[in-house]
Amino acid sequence: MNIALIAHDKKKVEMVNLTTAYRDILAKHELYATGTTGQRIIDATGLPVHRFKSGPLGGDQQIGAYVSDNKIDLIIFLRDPLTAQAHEPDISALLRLSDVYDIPLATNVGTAEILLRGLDAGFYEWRTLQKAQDREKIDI
Ligand SMILES: O=C(CO)COP(=O)(O)O
Repeated sequence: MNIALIAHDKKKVEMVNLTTAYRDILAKHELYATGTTGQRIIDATGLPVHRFKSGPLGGDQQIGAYVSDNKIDLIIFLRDPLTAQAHEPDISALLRLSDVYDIPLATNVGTAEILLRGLDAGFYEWRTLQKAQDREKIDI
């Protein structure tokens, strides 16, 4: 599965702790991240992460484009609910697209842990089927 990892500045330590704790599960998947978050994860875990631009410079929108292309299966977006973000419209757009395409998205560590454990337990096999069906539709 393709997992997108994003954390606002005040949540980056939580993201590092989460990805370190769940390194073994994450290692089985393809990881994508906004620029700074991705670098922090690489430094902490050594896992390969495809890094997009930093969030304020368009990284959230790049991940949104991947969601609309059916290339992201799960999103962990540790948002800072107490700090205004200059790129709030980009953040809202990504959250909206995750709902448009029914992509599971966690905005806090508690939910993120459940999603990652669910992923490892095989709860997302429907995504594999859905993607195969979508490919068939495109082939027709
Ligand atoms: O701002 C962000 C998401 O909205 C995160 O971007 P960075 O990972 O580059 O800090």
